[in-house]
Order: sequence, then C-alpha cells, then structure tokens
Amino acid sequence: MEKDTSFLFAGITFDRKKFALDFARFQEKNESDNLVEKPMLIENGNFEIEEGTSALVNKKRKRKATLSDPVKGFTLFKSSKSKAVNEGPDQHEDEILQGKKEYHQQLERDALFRKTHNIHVSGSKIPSPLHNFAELRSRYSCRSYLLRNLAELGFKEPTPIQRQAIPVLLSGRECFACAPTGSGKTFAFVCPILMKLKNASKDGFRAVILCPTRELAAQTARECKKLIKGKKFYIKLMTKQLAKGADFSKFPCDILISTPFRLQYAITKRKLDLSKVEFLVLDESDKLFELGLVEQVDAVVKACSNPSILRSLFSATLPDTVEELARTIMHDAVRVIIGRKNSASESIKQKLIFVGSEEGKLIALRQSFAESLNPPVLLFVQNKERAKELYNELKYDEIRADVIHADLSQIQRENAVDNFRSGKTWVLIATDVVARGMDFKGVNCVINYDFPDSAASYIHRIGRSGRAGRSGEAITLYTEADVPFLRNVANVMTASGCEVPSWIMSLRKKKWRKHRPQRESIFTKLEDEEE
Ligand SMILES: Nc1ncnc2c1ncn2[C@@H]1O[C@H](COP(=O)(O)OP(=O)(O)OP(=O)(O)O)[C@@H](O)[C@H]1O
Repeated sequence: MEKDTSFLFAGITFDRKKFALDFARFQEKNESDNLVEKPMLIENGNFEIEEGTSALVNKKRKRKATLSDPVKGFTLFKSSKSKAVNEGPDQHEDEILQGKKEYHQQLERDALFRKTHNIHVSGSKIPSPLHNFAELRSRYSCRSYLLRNLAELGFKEPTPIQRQAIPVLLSGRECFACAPTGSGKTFAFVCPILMKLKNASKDGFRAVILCPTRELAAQTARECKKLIKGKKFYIKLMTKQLAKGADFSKFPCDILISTPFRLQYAITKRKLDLSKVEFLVLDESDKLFELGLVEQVDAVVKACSNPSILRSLFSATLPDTVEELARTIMHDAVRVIIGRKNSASESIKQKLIFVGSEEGKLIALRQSFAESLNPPVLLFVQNKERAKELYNELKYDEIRADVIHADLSQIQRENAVDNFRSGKTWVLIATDVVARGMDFKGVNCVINYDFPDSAASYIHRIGRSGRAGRSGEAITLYTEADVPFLRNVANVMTASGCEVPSWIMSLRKKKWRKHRPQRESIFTKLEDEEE
C-alpha cells in the first residue's frame, strides 16, 4: 500500500486557520480551559456532563463558532459572568474557586472509581465513568426503550468497558478500547450510537460497524436488533445478496454492519455512498489492521468522508503497532484499557498438556472425552484441512460433533453456529474463523487441539468460554514442535493468574510472528500400522 494514497496512514492535523475563532476563544478562556468537557454542577452537589456538552468537539469540527456563541460546559462560568455585574468581582472569584475545587474533587472521585473497576484511561478531558445504567438517563437523556431492553436482557450493571467507553463516545470523543473477551464491548459501542442517532432516518447511511468475519457481523446485527426492540431503526447486515443487488440510493440504513470485503465491494462496484456516516466502529480492530484486510478497511475509512465522523476501535488485544496506526487516523482520541492490555479473561481456568507428537493428540482427546465430556466444547485446529480431518475422525464417535471452516457455504456455516448455540452439537471443531467475537453462551471448555499461531489468537480462542463473568476452561495441547512458543502463551496464563510450571517460564521468549508448523495429518492409526 502506498503511504500517500492511504487514508489510514494520513495523519489528521488541526487547522488553526480554519478554526481561528475557536482557537482565540479557547486561549482567552485559558483559566477555565480544562472545564470544556468537564463536569457541571447540578443540584445535588454532584457533577454531571450534559449530553449537549459532549457535542462540543463535534460542533467545533462542524462549523465556525462566533465569539459570542455560548460554550456549553462552561455553564459554571457563563452564569457567573452575568451575575458578576450585580454581585461584584469578589463573589465571582469565590464562585470560580469553588467550581475549581469541586471539579478537582470530582476528578479524584473518578480516579478512585476507575481504580476500583480496573479502568485505565489516557487522553485529555475524559468524561466521568458511569456508576450505573440509570445515569444514561440522568446524564445523557437516554430514551426509555433502551433502558427497558437492557433490563430485559438482564444487564443490571455496566461492565468496566461500558462504564468508561460509553461516556467517552457520548461526549463526542473518538476512542480506542482494549478490554477482555466477553466483557461487553459490543454494547459499549452500540449504545452510544443508538443514543446519538436518536431516531430512524431515511437520510443515507449513518453508522457503520466493521467486523472481520461474517459470523461476527451477523451476531452484532442480531445484538443491535435486541437493543432496539420497540423502537424503529434500520439495522442492516451487509449480505452477499445485498452487496450485489440492493439499490443503495433508496436504502434506509441507520446502522450498517459488514465485513470489510463486502463493504468495499459495495463501495467500489455499486457506488455505495458513505459520506454521511457519523459513526464508524472497527470491532476486533487489530484483526482488521492485519494484512489482507487492512486494504479493504482503508477503502471503507476513506469512503466515510464526513469530517465530523466519530471513529472507535475495540478489541481484546491491541498491539502497540495498531495503537500507533490508530493514532494517525483518530482525532483527540481517548484510550481506554480494562485490566492489563492483551490479557486473557481471568474467569478462565487455563491448562497446558504435553501430548508428545501429533499422534498423541487424538489419543489424549478421545481419552479426555471418555473420562468427562462437558459440552459445549469448542475445538480449535490450525487450518481447514485439519478441521475436516478431525471431523472425519470424530463424526462416528458418539459425541455429536460438527465442524466450521471457510470452505463451507454461508448456510452451512450458519447452521453449524446455530446448532452449536442451540445445544444440538456438543463439540464444534473450528478454525480461527470463530475465534474472535463469537458469543456462544456457556461454552464450558475450549480445547486448542493445535497450538495457536499467536498470543492474540490464544487470547481470542480461549475467550469463547468464561464470558460475561461466567467461569470457563481452556486446554492447550502441545507437541515438541510447539515448545519454542510455549513461553508466550505461558506469559498470558500467568498474567491472568494461572499457574505455569517453572521450566516453561524459564524458556527463552521467542519473537513470534505466526507459528504454523507443518503438522502430520490427523487419523487413527490401526494397531498393525504402528511400528
Ligand atoms: N452489562 C452487562 N451485564 C450482563 N451481561 C452483559 C452486559 N454487557 C454485555 N453482556 C453480555 O456479555 C456477553 C459478552 O458480550 P460481548 O459479546 O459484547 O463481549 P466482547 O467484549 O465483545 O467479547 P469479545 O472480545 O470476545 O468480542 C454477551 O452475551 C452480552 O449479552
């Protein structure tokens, strides 16, 4: 990809000339500078951010303000200015001092609250985290349909990522977020979009959510639909038929959910217009930035040309390289990290099991199924050929196995997912196609039949269990060929509180790109075939 033609790599700079008036005003207000996005005193003595306050950044980017425009969020000072004429300069100063004091107290309370919930933030003027879902209404005038749907879904408390990412996005700030698997990132980006869009509109595409796989895109569309129950919104999943046949000029769509491939196809071949998109989410962003997808993502980012667009990146793994890249495309973004960056969910019990050779794997697997099979179990292998081989081995065992990989048709893939979800299938053999984002409720155990090809892949694969606070188990089989890469997985394990033998921790850490060794085919050796 050529650097200068790529939108993803094009840095965004602040146009001081264009925004001279805003700039001058902010300089004038030097004293109160920090309060632009900051809490505002409300009756009960707490600080809150009004929904309107949050639009400031947007407004700043959308239009030129005049010097006489009121600056929302400066309410504390706005009122004191007019009073000062009547009440004298001393009282004015007292009010300013009092405001500052309360503001700093609020910052301290926020910091303490974040610490309790393991929320780490960086960036300027970060809005206070949510204490509960009721604050969505009191601080941001959330409509009752959304709160009702949340209650119906059984969401009682916001998860840590929701506590912080939702106010950030509602405040009109861009965001890159890293939070463990199964910690509710989907709602963290869908909720602010629904709240900001307010009502359905037929005026072009308004929000785009990009997901790396069709399965994840379909799941996200389904989750969105659960959240809008009782309210009209146009939520569309970009399917193959749609990408090839829809008349996009007459296509009401509030939120479009797609893989980069399908969307790029629709943009280039079908002249899909994304110039009015107000929100762009890159879910599983590190995957989207991988070679093979990044070019398509680039085309989508470029097509979303609205200057006041809000972009956000979400993933359970956020390598430094992706963060650096993200910084070049984002504007004044807030970084939100829950727990330790790139770590596994702590509710998963993780184990490493040595199986000697490839041959030993199948024996170990059958033995473990014979001793205790606690479905649903998700079994990951290295590639689709191995998925087919393992399926052929297990399909006659009485364990109700099925398989999912990229060679299956869309309908076969959907069936595999649905049957596993509904409990018809006990063991789903899969490639990494379902390693990210898929929310199979209640997966008891993930087995890495083949060692994962990266630490990120390990984190995402095992993250299919232990979701939404439930417990789960992850077993990783390894052979001699995998030993050089053990340490990297062991580091993830120890970081999430699992024990690892000391000899593994003393192995040298290997720089690890992709570990995909040539593995012997999977088949049961008959006794007379054995040496
Ligand atoms: N506040 C909440 N309270 C209870 N359950 C929640 C809450 N938020 C989300 N969930 C549920 O938690 C599960 C996991 O959520 P989600 O799929 O958004 O996780 P995620 O962080 O995106 O995971 P991954 O990194 O694997 O994509 C879902 O079943 C979702 O319905």
